Amino acid sequence: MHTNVLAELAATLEQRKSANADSSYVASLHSKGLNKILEKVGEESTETIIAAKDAVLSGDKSDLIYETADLWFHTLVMLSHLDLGPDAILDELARRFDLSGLEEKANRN
Ligand SMILES: N=c1c2ncn([C@@H]3O[C@H](COP(=O)(O)OP(=O)(O)OP(=O)(O)O)[C@@H](O)[C@H]3O)c2ncn1[C@@H]1O[C@H](COP(=O)(O)O)[C@@H](O)[C@H]1O
Repeated sequence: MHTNVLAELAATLEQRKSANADSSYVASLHSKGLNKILEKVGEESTETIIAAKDAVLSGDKSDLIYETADLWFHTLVMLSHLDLGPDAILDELARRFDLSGLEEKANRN
């Protein structure tokens, strides 16, 4: 598993919060604000769904991998914009390890 990739990317994203928007895509997203970042998350979610459907039809999963990477990346930018990192999400997933999905759902407020 490449868990260090997430940590390295999170460190880069943190650094880009104070970078120049003209030389950094991430800095340009931060400068445009949360609504633009959420727009990208929505766009990449849709593209991921379409790529998953296409993968079933074509048997080729390469676009699905590419679009999912775009989606994960933009959700990490969203989290970073709100001063959260991947650790918070990984901690939550780890907390759920011993819970079945149905049990976890029943425990939600
Ligand atoms: N992993 C990524 C990554 N994945 C996708 N993208 C960018 O996300 C965008 C994908 O959205 P689109 O295809 O819709 O692109 P677009 O048409 O340019 O976007 P819009 O103008 O429509 O908003 C592209 O510009 C991709 O280059 C990424 N940009 C950066 N990273 C990582 O973030 C680091 C910092 O990037 P910079 O801030 O650019 O230095 C990089 O070193 C990478 O590790």
